[in-house]
Amino acid sequence: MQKEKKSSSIRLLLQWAGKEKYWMYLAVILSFFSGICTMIPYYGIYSLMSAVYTGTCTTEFVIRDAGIIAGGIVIRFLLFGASGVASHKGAYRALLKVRCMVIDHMAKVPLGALNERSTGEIKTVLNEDIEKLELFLAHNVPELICYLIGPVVVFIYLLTVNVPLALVSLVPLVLAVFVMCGMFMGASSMMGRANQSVANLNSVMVEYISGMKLIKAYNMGSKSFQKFSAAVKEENDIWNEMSKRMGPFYASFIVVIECGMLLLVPLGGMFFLNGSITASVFLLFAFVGSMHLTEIRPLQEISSNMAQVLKAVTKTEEILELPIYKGGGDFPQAHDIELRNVRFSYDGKVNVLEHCNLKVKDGERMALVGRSGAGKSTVIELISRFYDVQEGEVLIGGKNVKEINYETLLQNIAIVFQKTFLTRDSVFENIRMGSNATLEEVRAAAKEAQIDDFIMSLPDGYDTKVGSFGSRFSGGEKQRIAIARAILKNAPILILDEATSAADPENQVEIDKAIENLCKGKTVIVVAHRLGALKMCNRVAIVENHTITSVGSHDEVRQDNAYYNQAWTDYETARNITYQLEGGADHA
Ligand SMILES: Nc1ncnc2c1ncn2[C@@H]1O[C@H](COP(=O)(O)OP(=O)(O)OP(=O)(O)O)[C@@H](O)[C@H]1O
Repeated sequence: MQKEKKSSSIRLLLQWAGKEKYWMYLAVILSFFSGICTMIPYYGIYSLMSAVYTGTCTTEFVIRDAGIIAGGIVIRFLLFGASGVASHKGAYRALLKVRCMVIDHMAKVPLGALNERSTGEIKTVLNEDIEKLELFLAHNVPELICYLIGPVVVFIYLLTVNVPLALVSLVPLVLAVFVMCGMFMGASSMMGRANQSVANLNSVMVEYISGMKLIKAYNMGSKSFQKFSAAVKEENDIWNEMSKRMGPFYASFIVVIECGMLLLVPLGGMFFLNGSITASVFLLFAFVGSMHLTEIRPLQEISSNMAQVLKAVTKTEEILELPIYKGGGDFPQAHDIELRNVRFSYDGKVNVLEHCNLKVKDGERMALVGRSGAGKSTVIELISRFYDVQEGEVLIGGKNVKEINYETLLQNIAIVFQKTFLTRDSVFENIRMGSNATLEEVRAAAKEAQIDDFIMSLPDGYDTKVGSFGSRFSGGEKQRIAIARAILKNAPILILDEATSAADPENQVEIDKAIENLCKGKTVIVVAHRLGALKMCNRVAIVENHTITSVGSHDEVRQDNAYYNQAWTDYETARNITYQLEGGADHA
């Protein structure tokens, strides 16, 4: 079973490598011949010793043998070096391919499936796990072949010289196999725990770095950030446990593999003294017979790497096997949106939405209002098919979103999120987001988003690099960059997830103007976490009690829905207080 898994993982790895696998095959062939060359120096030494003991050693003979020995060593290392070059070339290209495959696949995977995995887990796959594949392809494959073939060829050569002593030279290998079996018994579960602890540490590290502001604000050092120190400790403990468990086996392996001399010197000596072998045969076994197995020492390290590589292949495969939305037709001409008797649950247990109906007309601006946690963001996640409904349908232009090609669907929906994420790239690239838009087009969008003047005032204008996590820009500036992105995308359906939340009184006017430009001629859904965002909408839908309870104009819904009426009464009272305060301040 384990063997089957091993071979299928390696097959999969070669399949991922595509035509780069031919580099690997070349590396294996070169390594194979390098392994064969291992016996050339031994042959040279033996023939020299025979000549010395038989009295046939001449200057020419010594020169010829020295040439054979030196040639064997040089050819061996040249072949091994060439094998390393080929394997590295293949490995790096294969690595690039696998990384691109994983990233491309992740772009097509529904958000829901990715959300179930932590950022750290995905980072571990993209970084450490795929890196382990490089270790295997570039180093382990050629070494494995060379270190296996070398001792096998030497053993065959020893068999041609003396069968009993050649067989005795294998005793350390038999003992080493027992040691290795002991070493790997139960090691796979420990290796699994070790890998898990690395993934966990990565997750916590990503969280720690992303939450740095909060950690500083509450003066939490790495020690008081319990989760972080616990993950570091867990990782440290497991590797300590691993070295405690593996250490004695590793040491025994080294001792056992080098103990050939203990058998071959007395046994060979006995054979020599009773005349059954010549002095040169005795010396050949005393030296070569007891040493040739030391060549396989690195195999032990390779086999422990192997367990990690298999795990890395499995984890990479898990990501590549995440189902993606395939097929589907064109985006419809009409852009009205409908939720028809929708039921949805994130965890399959608690329904966030049930019997939920909503119709948004083509070109209409609909606000979703409701208490925190009511399900407003969930509604937009279903429209943009980040998740699939469990019952009912989500329709755009009368077509079920499941029947629309996923990429086309995403191309035709623009979303401005509450939090704007800026990549570590130029402002220009942050607005055009991988499209082929020219600087003129990007600037035109930025002008409509009321951010062009600000960008032009930056030292490098549109080439200004965004600092890590977009830290150089204020919330309002980031939001207007996000609006410029959406204007440039020019999708017929627009979703604003509280896009005005970062606005302060100074840039509120600019953001309002930017949003007004963005919404022109689009079907718009606004997730209104604050009632102030409603002023731009034609109709309002109330999300409460796991469904949409009321839809209509502001006045209709205010009459019809107690929650909405109360929310407005509270809002107006609060605004009154604000005005009074402002009035008081004026008078002061
Ligand atoms: N990825 C998720 N996995 C599990 N539950 C989730 C997930 N996202 C949201 N929920 C839960 O679904 C419910 C609805 O959440 P949703 O974000 O849609 O509410 P909301 O009305 O947009 O809230 P808010 O106004 O506070 O943003 C909440 O109970 C929330 O805890």
